[in-house]
Amino acid sequence: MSASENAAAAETPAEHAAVPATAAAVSVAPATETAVRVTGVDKVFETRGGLVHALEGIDLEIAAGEFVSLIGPSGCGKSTLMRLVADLDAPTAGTITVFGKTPTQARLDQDYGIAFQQAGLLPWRTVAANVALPLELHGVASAPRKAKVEELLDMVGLADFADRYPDQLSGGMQQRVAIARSLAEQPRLLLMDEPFGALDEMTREKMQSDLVRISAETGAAVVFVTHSIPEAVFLSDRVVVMSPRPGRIREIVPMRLGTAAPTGPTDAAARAARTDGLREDRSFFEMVTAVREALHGAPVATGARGVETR
Ligand SMILES: Nc1ncnc2c1ncn2[C@@H]1O[C@H](COP(=O)(O)OP(=O)(O)OP(=O)(O)O)[C@@H](O)[C@H]1O
Repeated sequence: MSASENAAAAETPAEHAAVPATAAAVSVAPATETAVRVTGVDKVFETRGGLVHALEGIDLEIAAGEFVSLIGPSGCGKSTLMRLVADLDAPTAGTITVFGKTPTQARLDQDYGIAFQQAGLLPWRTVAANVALPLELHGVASAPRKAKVEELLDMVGLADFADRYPDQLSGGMQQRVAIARSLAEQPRLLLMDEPFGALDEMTREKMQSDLVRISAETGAAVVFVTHSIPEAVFLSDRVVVMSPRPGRIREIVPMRLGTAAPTGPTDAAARAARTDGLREDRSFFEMVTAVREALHGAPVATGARGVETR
């Protein structure tokens, strides 16, 4: 998804403005609630060259508070699936619900925030003004808006950069601003499409650790598209492995990291306990291997096209 699309999603939908700010209040969902339910979804694109079957027979349920990554070869439909959940496109067949609502209603109710590979910040707005944008659009008064922006910038470690402009920040810092913005309305669901794909490895690992902490703090469910197996393993409660086009779910691999295995898919405490040390743990390498094998369908020595094993 493009930066302009991202910015447009934040700045334009007029319907959003009609929703009272109070509708965005956080409700920590009970563990049994379903954040996203995808049932029998197919997506076919009509192109000049013919029909492109991007997704076929996708069934997936993501619990409230759960962190799920989508991984698979280039072109297997990860972004397409994300776009369907985000109401940026419609399935050809099947249904999708977000907290029991249509994706359109969930968008109107600000049930989800989105963050994509390009941070999609507005260059003429300061960091604080970028983060404040969704709150402004939904009529949040100045004082609570300022307080919320301060809290968010603190959360992503950018409290000292509120008055800077995006082009004065590094790529990692810009991505933090985008994440802060996506959290502005305290969504119960975050949709993230390769948000760290353009970052160097050190920054990326720092951002992953931050995201683990932030998702545990907010209790939001996260759907995360990535090409990196270690990234998916470090972040997720479950990793959804997709097959080449037409994209189908090949396997869903539950993550078991460290000695304290999660007690359930939404065990925020277990997720918060994921520290950098885990990247050296035997369980981490075992999980990386499990996801690699799921990608290939059997033990293999080489990687799938478009998937990083570093
Ligand atoms: N708007 C569109 N019109 C036509 N074809 C499309 C459209 N969007 C996606 N596709 C096709 O659908 C398939 C899935 O694309 P998608 O971007 O979802 O894959 P992906 O798994 O996210 O790929 P990557 O990992 O390379 O980002 C691809 O063959 C792509 O060319």
